[in-house]
Amino acid sequence: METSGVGLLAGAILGMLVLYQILLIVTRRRRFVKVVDALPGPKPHMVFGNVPDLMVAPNKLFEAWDERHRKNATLFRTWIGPYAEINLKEPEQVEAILSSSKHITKSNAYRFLQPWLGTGLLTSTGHKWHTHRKMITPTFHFKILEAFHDVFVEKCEILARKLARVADGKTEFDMYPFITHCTLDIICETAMGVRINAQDSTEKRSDYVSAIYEVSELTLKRAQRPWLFPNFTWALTDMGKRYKHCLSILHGFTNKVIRERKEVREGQRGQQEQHSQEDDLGRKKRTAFLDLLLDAREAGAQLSDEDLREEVDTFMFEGHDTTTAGLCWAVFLLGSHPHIQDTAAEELEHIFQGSDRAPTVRDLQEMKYLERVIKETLRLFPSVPFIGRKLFQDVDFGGYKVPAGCMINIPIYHIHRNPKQWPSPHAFDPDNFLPNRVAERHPYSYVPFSAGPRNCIGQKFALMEEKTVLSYILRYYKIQAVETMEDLTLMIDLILRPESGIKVRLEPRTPLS
Ligand code: HEM
Repeated sequence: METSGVGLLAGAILGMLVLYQILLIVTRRRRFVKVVDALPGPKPHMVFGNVPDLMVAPNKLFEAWDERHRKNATLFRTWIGPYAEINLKEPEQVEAILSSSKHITKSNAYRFLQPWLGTGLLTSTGHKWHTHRKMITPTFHFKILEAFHDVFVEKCEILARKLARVADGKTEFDMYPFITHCTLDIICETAMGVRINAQDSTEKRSDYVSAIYEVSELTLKRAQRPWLFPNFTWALTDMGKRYKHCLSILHGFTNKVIRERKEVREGQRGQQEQHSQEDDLGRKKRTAFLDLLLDAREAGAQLSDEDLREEVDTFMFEGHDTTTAGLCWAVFLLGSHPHIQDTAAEELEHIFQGSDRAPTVRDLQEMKYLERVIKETLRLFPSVPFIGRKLFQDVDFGGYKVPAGCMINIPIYHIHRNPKQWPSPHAFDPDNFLPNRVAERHPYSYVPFSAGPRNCIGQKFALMEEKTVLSYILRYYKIQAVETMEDLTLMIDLILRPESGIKVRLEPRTPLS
């Protein structure tokens, strides 16, 4: 009897503790909702929040998203089901988040990338991110990027020759596949040391390349459908099954490359230096990011095979679609602004003096106007149109009190068109990047590569690559855009791209030797 009395008492205490915890959670949640709802923002649906506003056909998503941002003049909140998202408006607000080493955790949306990228540099946080960032930063040192320049040149020579077949001044064609294949060749060789020859049209598009496209498409479809957020429901759908199949191709490919690379390195130990510098066909072997990571591991860095795969997959994801989009938008803008194109071509003529020699790293540094073209392109059409963070501490954005637990959305596209910072926000004007104009603006009014501790580690690589590709196109061809801005439909499927590619006509400028 006595024992059951103690049991009852213990049960009652436990029950009260549970009740207390529930009350605490409910009270905190109510307080959180109250604070968030006090912020300006569109009226949410009771269950789905503001998600239904963006549940539109993929080619209408950009328009709906853009309209939402244009309608709200100040910082505003939206609800993604139960999650509160705060959309920033001003560069000071962007600075408060990006410059801080406290707000380095990505928002929930990034977890949709995790099945593919695991917790590589883009998606990880805390200790893992800190140690990996420190370890990987030296692999983007300028000296190492210089070594990749040979790869850029080799792939661009192929691009220029491929374009010669359609460059008759009359034929209209889509530039997108030409550039995608070129940047894919570049990233596969620089990240993994693998030649996939995507530019060789006689080769069937590899399963790996097809899987990259499909995974990006499926990830976006999932992000638009809240009922597919849980892994359980996602796995049951045809899309989820297709996604799983693509992942097995992607991971299988990267794992195979890592395995083979390790075997080659093992085999080379003890062999003559001469041999280790050549590939199977006797060509000069180039060091890839993967080799640098393997070197770091041999020097004692803590990197498991899975860590290697995650980082290589992250480079593949971040390092090719982004540059492709940036390049295609630059082609479109140059093809729509003949005066600007002429100025860029004159600069190249001045550097190369009619010669058809390959550009050196030094030449790239001299392409100051082309650099401004690239920067202005990334302002109008940032390849990554928005980024997100999760708050673990309250933040006061100049009077807007945002509690911990909120997601922060930084709409780079809209920050770059803020009329307070950019007098003609929608006009294409490379002179926006003349030093005196840059000095007049808030430093966080232009953040195509993000900024602060979690900025893009590949930005110098991207700039070098874009300059090389564009200089090849402009040296040999005159670009005419076939469509105007009004004809294009923008898509935000992870990156910002035109729905039906970039249609152009090319006219030969200088014959290829
Ligand atoms: C025009 C080209 C590119 C643009 C516009 C771009 C943009 C960005 C942005 C906005 C971020 C921040 C993402 C976030 O906070 O969620 C980022 C991060 C990153 N980017 Fe890029 N990127 C480009 C090219 C590249 C290239 C070529 C590489 C690698 C070869 C690369 C590798 C990365 C990595 C690894 C991160 C994560 C860094 C970290 O969190 O520590 N990116 N990029």
